[in-house]
Amino acid sequence: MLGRLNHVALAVPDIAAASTHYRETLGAKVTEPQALPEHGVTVVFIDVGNTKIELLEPLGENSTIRPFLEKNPAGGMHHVCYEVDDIIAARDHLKASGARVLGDGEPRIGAHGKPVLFLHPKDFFGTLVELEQV
Ligand SMILES: CC[C@@H](C(=O)O)C(=O)SCCNC(=O)CCNC(=O)[C@H](O)C(C)(C)COP(=O)(O)OP(=O)(O)OC[C@H]1O[C@@H](n2cnc3c(N)ncnc32)[C@H](O)[C@@H]1OP(=O)(O)O
Ligand SMILES: [Co+2]
Repeated sequence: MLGRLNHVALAVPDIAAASTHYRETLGAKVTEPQALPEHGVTVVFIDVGNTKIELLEPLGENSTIRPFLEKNPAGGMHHVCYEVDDIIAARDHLKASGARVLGDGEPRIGAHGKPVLFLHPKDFFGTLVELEQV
């Protein structure tokens, strides 16, 4: 079921400052900011060859990133995203195993235009997991 590591996401308080830091200190190529109000985030991606880094900044008052940044004001690792071939089969298998699928349990379209789902961090050793159908 488990495919490649699609991205590691870092929540940051200021995506412009974080993008500049990645460009200037690490020589990273950073994509243009993409506002995704339906997910409550603004994102950029950095391709590091074998995977991507996703920088996330809260967008809107109800952003799910806000409580995380209140606990981690400097930012921090927010989630890992694994690729799956069939997100519905993966979801149903995980639910049957007792994992909590977040939201209404239905896939939504993510930053890459593909269906995504999230799994509760307490069911995966303290790490929020995103699944993306590729
Ligand atoms: C750009 C689109 C897409 C993509 O295509 O890549 C994205 O990546 S969008 C990214 C943003 N979207 C999401 O994160 C959606 C799923 N997230 C959620 O539903 C919530 O954030 C959450 C995971 C349910 C947490 O909600 P919250 O209200 O903040 O938390 P609780 O108070 O209920 O927290 C319970 C517990 O979990 C800990 N926690 C919270 N967030 C994380 C995290 N990212 N990593 C690890 N642990 C986390 C929180 O600290 C609580 O722990 P205790 O304090 O021990 O109780
Ligand atoms: Co993500």
